Amino acid sequence: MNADIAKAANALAEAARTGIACPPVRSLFADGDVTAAYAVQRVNVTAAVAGGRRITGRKIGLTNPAVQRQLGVDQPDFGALFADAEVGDRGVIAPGRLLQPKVEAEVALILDRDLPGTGHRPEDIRRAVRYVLPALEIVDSRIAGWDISFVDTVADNASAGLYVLGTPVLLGDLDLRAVAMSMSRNGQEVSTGLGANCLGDPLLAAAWLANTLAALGDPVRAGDVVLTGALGPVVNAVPGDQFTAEISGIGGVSVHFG
Ligand SMILES: C=C/C=C(\O)C(=O)O
Repeated sequence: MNADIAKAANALAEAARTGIACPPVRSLFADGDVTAAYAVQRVNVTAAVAGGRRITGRKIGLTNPAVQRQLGVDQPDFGALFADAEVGDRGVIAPGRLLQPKVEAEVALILDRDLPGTGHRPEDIRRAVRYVLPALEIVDSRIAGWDISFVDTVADNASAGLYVLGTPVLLGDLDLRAVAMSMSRNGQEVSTGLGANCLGDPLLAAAWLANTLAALGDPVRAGDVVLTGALGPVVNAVPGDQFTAEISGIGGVSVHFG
């Protein structure tokens, strides 16, 4: 393995293990070297699986222009979701479990079939999806101060942290572009958005993921959870915060930071 890929992977893994964030890893690579960044991500995801963690699906990040502006990045990415990162609806996140948590509300999908091959369009994804769920993603950065470039966040498993899924409903003919999201922190609305804010359509975001992963030889599989990306701006979380999101036509989901 390239020494710089190993060095970046090790710095991020150590930050996750110790809870002490590390400096950005981008300086180890040529400007915008996305291939190297995904190689770093792969090293740590592979090590996690070898260590017994189970992948439950994927997250898509950076699909919303508002979030792209907040974080200073300009294209979507993806990361792995793990079974031990799922928190139950209305669950509690223990203090200290994350380094620098931020919360976003998203549309989650559960797939009914594998999606091998490229060229998937939103209508293909609709046929492959069984359930849609309201979700909160608690993103986190192993990089100090969220000082991230696109290379940093990709290397850091797309800044994945924890996720919370609400009750599944059948997707049917629901137009995900039109769903409206409202997220509150401690009873105050702090983020709003529409399905259309997620790359134009959460199903288009999922098609992007399916095509990208198939091209990499690791397609999305039946049963996978797909977090399609934030519908509105991300919001910082501190201990004591209660977050609730409602997505029209889909339902609600909440989590408490203990
Ligand atoms: C840094 C992470 C961003 C996302 O997860 C998102 O935009 O959905």
